[in-house]
Amino acid sequence: MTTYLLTGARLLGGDPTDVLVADGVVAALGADARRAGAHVVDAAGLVLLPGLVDLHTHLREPGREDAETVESGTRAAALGGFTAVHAMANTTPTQDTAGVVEQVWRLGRDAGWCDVHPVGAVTVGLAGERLAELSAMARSAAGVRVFSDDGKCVHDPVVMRRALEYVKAFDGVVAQHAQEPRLTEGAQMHEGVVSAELGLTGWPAVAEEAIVARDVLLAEHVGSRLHVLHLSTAGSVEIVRWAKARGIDVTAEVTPHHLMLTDELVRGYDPRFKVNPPLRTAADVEAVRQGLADGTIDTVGTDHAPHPREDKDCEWAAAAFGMTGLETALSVVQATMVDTGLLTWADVARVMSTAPARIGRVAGQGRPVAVGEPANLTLVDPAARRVVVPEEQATASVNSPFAGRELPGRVVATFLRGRATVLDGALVDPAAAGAHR
Ligand SMILES: NC(=O)N[C@@H](CC(=O)O)C(=O)O
Ligand SMILES: [Zn+2]
Ligand SMILES: [Zn+2]
Repeated sequence: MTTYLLTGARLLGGDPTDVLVADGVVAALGADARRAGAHVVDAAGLVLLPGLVDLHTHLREPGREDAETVESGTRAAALGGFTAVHAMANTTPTQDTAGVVEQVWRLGRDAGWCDVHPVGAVTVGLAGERLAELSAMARSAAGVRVFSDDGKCVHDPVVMRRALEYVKAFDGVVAQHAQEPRLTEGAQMHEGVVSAELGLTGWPAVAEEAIVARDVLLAEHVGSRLHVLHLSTAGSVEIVRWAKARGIDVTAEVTPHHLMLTDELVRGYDPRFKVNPPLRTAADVEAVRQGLADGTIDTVGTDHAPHPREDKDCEWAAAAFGMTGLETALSVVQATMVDTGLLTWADVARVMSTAPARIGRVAGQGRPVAVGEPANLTLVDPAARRVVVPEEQATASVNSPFAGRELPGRVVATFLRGRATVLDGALVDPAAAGAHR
């Protein structure tokens, strides 16, 4: 395996130092790192972070390979600086058995671009009725720890209670898509001033907040771990803040798009801006930024949700919900949180690597950049700027809400256990790099 010497890298945005990557680990730091024969990566001015970990990725395989495959989605992940992603369960067939999660886990391992941790469905077929074989998925080779019916809400409180109780046996977590179904029937966007003007059926904030409130109380009652996916309203931030102050074991996530975009964008009826939960108001954007800054929100999850053109190039009402995000996530976090002074790069390491790795119980990821640690690393150029062109991305879908926008930052290199998956901003074929497959 190639040995790499990163010269002058700013560790977590701090002072420049040299970093030696050898034999899969961070082998030396500082003056000790100089080693003859190493492949030198000039990292002057670049920020070195632990490899990013996404708790919320839709890879679409099996079933919707026209939107994404494990191969294309994990290429996108590596280019985005990720060394691990959690693959959501709303595939076809659903990831609700040990067999299907093992299949996805194997596809990820064989592709070799990043670690793929399949999420297990909470209920059979995401139907919200019968619990899926949670312990069989946990005990499978995929070692599932995160369970979610994402795309659907586990709305029956008895089913949610049972799931929370059940996952305690293997230190799992239930990740909830908080959407009260009756309050969101036919919903097309956020319910507010803009939906009233456009005459579109709205998804009110209370439809999210009612489920978040119920679930933190259920988690407290049964003493289990809850993760709130893609939290999007000021009220949800308040509820999670209250729950944490009370000692409830809840973690929360925000997406890059909810940190940057508002429902004003829906006025143009461009389905690229159609997503669940919907883009909210500027006040909500401000609240989720503050929540991420003060630690109420633990992590940024991309909710990378690729859709084929035929499901997006149509009128607003008929279009699918979802946006791509893996290749723009870090740039959006830089623009909204770092360049605004709300987070440091060390904080970014926490919310995009350490925290998601801890919530997902992922070993060997989200570790400090220290000698002897697995070399899962991301090297970012914060001074770079680029215009987002979806057709040039590795994801197989083009439904980026950031298309045409100029964003700061660029992932220069990504290392997965010491092997470069990205160098000079371009993918490095795992076969060429001698990956263990
Ligand atoms: N976010 C979305 O709008 N869509 C997601 C499902 C989900 O995350 O709820 C999808 O699978 O397309
Ligand atoms: Zn969801
Ligand atoms: Zn999702």
